[in-house]
Amino acid sequence: MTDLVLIEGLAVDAVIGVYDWEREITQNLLVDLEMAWDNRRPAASDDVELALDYADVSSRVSGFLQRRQSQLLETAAEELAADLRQHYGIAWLALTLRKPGAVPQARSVGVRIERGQKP
Ligand SMILES: Nc1nc2c(c(=O)[nH]1)N=C([C@H](O)[C@@H](O)CO)CN2
Repeated sequence: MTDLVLIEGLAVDAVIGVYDWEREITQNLLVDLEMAWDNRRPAASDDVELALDYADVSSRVSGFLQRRQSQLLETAAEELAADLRQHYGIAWLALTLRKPGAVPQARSVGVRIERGQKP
């Protein structure tokens, strides 16, 4: 059994893109995260210190993407996944990064990666 902590549709405005005009503006990114975490310990203690705090993770994700200003979604996703796993000690995560405005004919475009081993 793998417990998860979830973040869905976290909106972040950031500089991202490969074209010159994209370096001059911010664009909306949407982040979904599934993070493996043993939720039994925080459940038993009712202590947020033992939980993977989704508010804290959300804040770190926003700051990371706003600072990084990568060209590709792939680069942002890979580096963000590594940062979160290292900082919080997350054994496995799935990260979806969407750029809804990038292709007007599509509802959204993006990338999804999984990193680590499910415990
Ligand atoms: N697989 C990807 N394809 C494209 C990306 C990307 O990050 N990953 N980015 C672009 C441009 O920045 C695009 O979003 C501009 O509309 C094109 N293809």
